[in-house]
Formats: sequence, C-alpha cells, structure tokens
Amino acid sequence: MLIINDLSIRYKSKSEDLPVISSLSLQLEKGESLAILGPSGCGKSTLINALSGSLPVQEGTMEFTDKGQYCPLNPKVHKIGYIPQNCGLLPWKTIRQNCLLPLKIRKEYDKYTHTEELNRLSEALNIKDILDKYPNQLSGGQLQRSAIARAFLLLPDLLLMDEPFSALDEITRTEARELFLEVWKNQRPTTILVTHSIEEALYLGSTVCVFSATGGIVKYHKANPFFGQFESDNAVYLAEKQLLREHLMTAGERVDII
Ligand SMILES: Nc1ncnc2c1ncn2[C@@H]1O[C@H](COP(=O)(O)OP(=O)(O)OP(=O)(O)O)[C@@H](O)[C@H]1O
Repeated sequence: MLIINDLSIRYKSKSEDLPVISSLSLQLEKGESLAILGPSGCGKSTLINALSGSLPVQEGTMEFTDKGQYCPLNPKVHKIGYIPQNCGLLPWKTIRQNCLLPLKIRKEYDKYTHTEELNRLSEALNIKDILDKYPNQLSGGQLQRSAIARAFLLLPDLLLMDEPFSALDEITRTEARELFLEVWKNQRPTTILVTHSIEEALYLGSTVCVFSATGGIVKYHKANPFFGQFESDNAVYLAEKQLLREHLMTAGERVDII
C-alpha cells in the first residue's frame, strides 16, 4: 500500500514562497490505479514530481507498506515508472536502448529475461518493428507506446503518468489507452495518473479523485464502476461524468473541452 500522509509542498526561492500542496493525505492499495483530475496549477504535476523523487517535500510522508512494515518511498529502493506527456525518450538512443536503460541504470538488466519481456511487451503495444529506430523517426502514438513499454519493462512498484495521452489525436489516443490498459491488467502496478480528461479518468482510474485549486481533494471516488469501460450513453455513466464536471467547475477548471 502507498500511504501519503499530511503532505505539503512549496516552491521556495529568494523572491517567492509558493505553497502548492497542503496537508494532502491519500492511500492506494497495491494494484490500485488512481486518476487525478483538477484545475490547471493545482499541483498535480508537483505531486507526481515529489513521488518520483525529483522534488523535495517540506512536510509529511510518502511510504510503502508491505506486510506491516513501513518504508519511505525512495527511488533508489522502489522501482518508479514514469510516463510523461512528452514520453521522455532520449533522442540519441533507439527505442530498444531507451526501454532497457532504466534497468541498466538500476543494474537489474538481464539479457535473456529482458529481451524476452521486451519482445512480449512490444508485441502487445504494437512497436515490435520500431525497436531499432530513433525517437525522431516515429509518430506521437509510437513514441507514447514506447514510453509505456519502457515503464512496464521495469516492473514498477509505482507507475506515475502525467497527462500521458494528451498530445495524441483522438483515434491514436483511444488506441494508446486501450493498449495501455491491456498491458496494465497483466501487471497491475500501483498507479497514479494525472489527466485533464474526465473520460480518461473514468476509463483508467479504479479510483478517481478531483483536486481543488489549492491542492486538496474535493471528491474521492473509490471503486469507480466504469474502470476499463468505454464511454457510453448509459445514464449512470453520464450522471457520473456530469458530477465530476461539476466538481471540476467548483474547483476552478475550464471543462468546455471535456
Ligand atoms: N519549478 C517551479 N518553481 C516555482 N513554481 C512552480 C514550479 N513548478 C510549478 N510551479 C507552480 O506550482 C503550481 C502548480 O504547478 P503544477 O505544474 O504542479 O500544476 P498542475 O496542476 O500540474 O497544472 P497543469 O494541469 O496546468 O499541468 C503552479 O502555480 C505553478 O506555476
């Protein structure tokens, strides 16, 4: 289980002291997928950066529990997969090299195991033919599917995703989400996804929460019944979408694009 307790994060510089997240508490069961919606600037990426270890936290704790033991979240100890909006692939390395790099950095690379696993993932994500190409030779959808392969190859304890599909066109995005979910279901890593799309949150979040403009939580929906389901005209689904839209509007989000 991932336990975030009383977390506060502020950006401090000589000229400003900007509190972004204050006293945030969250718990995620192992294998739970949390989708976070919230107005622009409320601190969603800040939280992802703090969880990935790239941003210091001023107060509070982020811990994994396992068999009753508490262990502070630590990128040196825990495997943290990250799928950013821009894919984060190194342009001077091929897709295969990009995918294997996190394992090599962690000194966990095993040629036989990871070649097999990369073949399996690249088959599932439809990137088998592009493994030896460079990022600048590929489409946005291919890049995003490659970033997904890289994250899952690591067998992450925690998978972080920051608007991973937002740069893709509608059809490519739908395909990438579906392929992502298929692969996700095989591995079920504990996941936190930041998105601006209500539909994406309902499709990919077993739990959905809405952040307020001040980085708190205004709605928390455990056991989202629409997890893994396509958008539908079903009245209950539409009502849920409307409710989330209202929460977002209360929180200050522009929702005319959703
Ligand atoms: N490195 C930084 N230094 C100072 N302030 C920052 C920094 N990064 C972000 N901020 C500020 O922190 C606040 C939260 O930013 P953050 O990127 O976490 O928001 P967000 O919810 O992810 O927004 P969006 O949905 O637009 O991506 C914003 O006011 C932003 O200007």
